[in-house]
Amino acid sequence: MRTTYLVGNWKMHYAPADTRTFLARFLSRIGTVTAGREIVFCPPALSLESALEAVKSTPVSVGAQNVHHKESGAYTGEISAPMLQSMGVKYGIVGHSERRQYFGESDVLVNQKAVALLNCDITPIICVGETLEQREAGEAQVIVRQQVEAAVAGMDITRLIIAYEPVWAIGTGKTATPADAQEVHDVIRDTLRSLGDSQRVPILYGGSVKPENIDSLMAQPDIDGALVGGASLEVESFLRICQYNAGS
Ligand SMILES: O=C[C@H](O)COP(=O)(O)O
Repeated sequence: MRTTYLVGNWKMHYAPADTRTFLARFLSRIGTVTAGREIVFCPPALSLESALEAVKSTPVSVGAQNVHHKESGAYTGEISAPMLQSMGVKYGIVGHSERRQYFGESDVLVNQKAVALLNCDITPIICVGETLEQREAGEAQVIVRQQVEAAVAGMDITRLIIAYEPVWAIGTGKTATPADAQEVHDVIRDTLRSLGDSQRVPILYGGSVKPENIDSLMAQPDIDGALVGGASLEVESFLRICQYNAGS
């Protein structure tokens, strides 16, 4: 039985004061929904401390959206894994398509960042996913397989979380159908099989996850949670996502 993860990636939204307000409202409403479900917020680096303070003594966790692969040094503007660890951050997103697309991050760098996190006992959430052109060319599965193999090279896969985010579904309102997502999740699990106990690796889906589609996505056997952008910015919608009912 794998843990289920509901991860909110706030991207470049919510400064510390907004973070405190949001989390106070969210936590006052969350009730017992967290049983068996790990809820994680990934705010901008500037708001990590406020988020950590807000979730203290609650079952909710905090993750970073990015990390530098070196431990320290002259890297202006960057934040290292040991710094995140010292704050109490438990998760770190790496390889998000926006980092790959806008900041030129390669598969090799994604692997180095994930290693840096693991060295500090922070769980990497490694993102993979094909573009629209790649999907239309019938290359989705090959691309995702390559990204996974490169990202996890040399690692203990049982310490990782993988997130499948088709680039064409991110922030577009277009969601992969549950069956399409399941098909790629199955490919990811198959790719991991030769590297260790792949049944233990949580594989999340991301890309226009909303209250309206979470139940059908979570009903798929290899979808172990969601990485949520836009819908995690509103208390009500993210609460509903966390309260998903995979049986419906
Ligand atoms: O990290 C989250 C994903 O990029 C999904 O974003 P979205 O839910 O706004 O489509």
